[in-house]
Amino acid sequence: MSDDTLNGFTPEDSRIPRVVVLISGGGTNLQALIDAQQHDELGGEIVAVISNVADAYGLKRARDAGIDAVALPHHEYESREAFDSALIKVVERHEPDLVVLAGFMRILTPRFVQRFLGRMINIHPSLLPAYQGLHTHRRALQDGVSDHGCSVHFVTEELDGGPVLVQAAVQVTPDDDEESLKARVLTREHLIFPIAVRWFLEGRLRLQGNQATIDGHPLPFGGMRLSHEDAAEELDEEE
Ligand SMILES: Nc1nc2c(c(=O)[nH]1)N[C@@H](CN(C=O)c1ccc(C(=O)N[C@@H](CCC(=O)O)C(=O)O)cc1)CN2
Ligand SMILES: NCC(=O)N[C@@H]1O[C@H](COP(=O)([O-])[O-])[C@@H](O)[C@H]1O
Repeated sequence: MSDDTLNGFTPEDSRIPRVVVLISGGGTNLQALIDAQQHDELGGEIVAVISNVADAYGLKRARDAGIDAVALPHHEYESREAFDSALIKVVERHEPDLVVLAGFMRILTPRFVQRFLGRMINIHPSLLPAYQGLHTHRRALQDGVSDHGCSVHFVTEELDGGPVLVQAAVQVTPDDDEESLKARVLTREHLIFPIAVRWFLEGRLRLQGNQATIDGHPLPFGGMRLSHEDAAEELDEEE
């Protein structure tokens, strides 16, 4: 596989790009991707959904959409490395052009990351580089920030440290609590994630070292900031 391919994806007219989605929970981001696919707005086909949590509702969403749904409980493996080795096998069996982490709540080992480097993206519920890790909404509220949001980024070995591709921001209001802020950010996640997936599958996004590019140009730090209107227009363009 050429370095160029490793760092991104070059579409071929003759085949539909293949996407494998990793989840751990409810799967509303997965559902947004499924809905985009069903409206021909994703630019590829979700060929498998894999969860490290056996009873994740997202697996039902996949089955209901006729997508191969695989449970791979991480607690059944003696180590993180053993789980990731099994996960690599299941992912590679589906021959993905892109691996999408959609609420996947396991830190991936360097071996897994290197296997899919440049063709693996994640949705994170903060305006990276702020609030890497967990409990992002609670931490943002505790800090009293006025801006919060979500980011799509290339996955690298550094947890939530990969180059950002797309972001959407929300204003934090005085009467926000963790649930209201989470719900408002989630609506923006559902808009920007399908757009980032489609841009990747169109061959527009690439990872060059620790820099992301769009159409060959370096993405600004923080990626492309999409407003609600920008995202709606981007999706409308597909219809
Ligand atoms: N090597 C990488 N692995 C992962 C990345 C990444 O960028 N590099 N992104 C995360 C997604 N993520 C936040 O967006 C995230 C997921 C999980 C955790 C975490 O601390 N997980 C714990 C278990 C937590 C739990 O089960 O509730 C763990 O794995 O021990 C932090 C951030 C996906 N992986
Ligand atoms: N660090 C990873 C992380 O926190 N991801 C977050 O988990 C939620 C999954 O929701 P979903 O299962 O409904 O898509 C989403 O908010 C996603 O950003």
